[in-house]
Amino acid sequence: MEELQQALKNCNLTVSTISEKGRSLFTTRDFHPGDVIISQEPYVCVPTQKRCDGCFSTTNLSKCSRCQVVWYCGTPCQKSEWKLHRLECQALSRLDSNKRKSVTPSIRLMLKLYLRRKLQDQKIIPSTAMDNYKLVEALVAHMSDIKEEQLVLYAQMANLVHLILQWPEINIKEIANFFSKFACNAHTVCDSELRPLGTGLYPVVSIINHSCLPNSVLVFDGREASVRALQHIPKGTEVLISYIETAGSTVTRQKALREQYLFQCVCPLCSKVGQYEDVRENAILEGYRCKNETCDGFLLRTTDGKAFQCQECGLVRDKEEIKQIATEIKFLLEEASKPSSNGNSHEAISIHKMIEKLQTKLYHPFSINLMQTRETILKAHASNEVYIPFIQ
Ligand SMILES: C[S@@+](CC[C@H](N)C(=O)[O-])C[C@H]1O[C@@H](n2cnc3c(N)ncnc32)[C@H](O)[C@@H]1O
Repeated sequence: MEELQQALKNCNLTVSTISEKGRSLFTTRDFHPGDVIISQEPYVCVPTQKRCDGCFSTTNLSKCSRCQVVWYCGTPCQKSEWKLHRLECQALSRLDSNKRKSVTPSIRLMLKLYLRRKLQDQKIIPSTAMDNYKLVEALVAHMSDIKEEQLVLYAQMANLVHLILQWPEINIKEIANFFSKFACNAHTVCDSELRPLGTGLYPVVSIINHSCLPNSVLVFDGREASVRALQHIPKGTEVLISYIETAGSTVTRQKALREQYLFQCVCPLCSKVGQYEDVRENAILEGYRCKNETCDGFLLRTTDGKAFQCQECGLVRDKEEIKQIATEIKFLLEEASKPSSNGNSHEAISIHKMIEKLQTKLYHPFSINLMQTRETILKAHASNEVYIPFIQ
């Protein structure tokens, strides 16, 4: 910890412990909008799809001829990963082809974690104050708060890791504990358009706590993670990023944080829960539209719970009518996710356009669901390089 504090001092940062949050990262000088607060290479990372293991690129890929699991875009990436992959390759090559198919990115992340620890112990890979296994050990795991079925899943995954590594000294419980650490500490590595590329463990960045009104943001340049200031952050302030999509309602955000990160958020935005402004915002983001198409009002459930009433013009929308449109949307969403339409982008676009039409009838014009459908259509058009007519 002392070594880390010294390294952080050079970055004008310090770690303190807050009773309700645990470790927290604080500034020791002012930061200005756009400033990089901290950057870190991953302790371990893996691509989530067929991508180069070194740079996450999707071009010129060839499979490692020995293990038949890992892809590289060329010799430079293969060489840079070799110290670690040599051991992983030996372990994966012992598996039969069926077992190799069950080597998911999470399993690989765990294998790499153990192998990197071994290589750092043997001083084959150097350790530094910001890049060592002790930092991984210090990450929160929340084992006692995890649901039984999740623990069973972790135990099954741990068994597979044990079987692949065949190291008698590591035990299933320890591996399961690390899976639990991954769940609340690993980050999704994204490109500049926020498309997910892989998963990485950044043990110093992972000291940063969450706020739904963050003062900083986590961005990636290749595999390197950087935390940048979103606003002026005075000296002595806690650095806060958002772990989740902040566009959701308070209820949705709190649910996501409880389920994945196992804490109750009490940030300034969450403390407004139940207040008029919060209720209004939630009804706009996730609620229904007024029956009168020219009215922008938001709807709330009537006291008998049988309908929804516009808070602007008073018009009432029947629950059954809403249910019927919602059922049609659900059916179309299932259709859109079927492999037949996945492969055929024209079919997928036309299904999503039908969904958009129904959602326009159902949801408030600023609804998140509607925005997401429009984004899906735009992305599908862009990847198809189809001319997009101007949408009025
Ligand atoms: C990525 S870690 C952050 C560092 C952590 N505080 C630690 O001690 O290592 C995520 C965990 O920190 C805690 N945490 C993060 N943000 C929080 C917040 N706003 N309020 C309470 N706990 C928080 C939760 O326990 C969460 O699972």
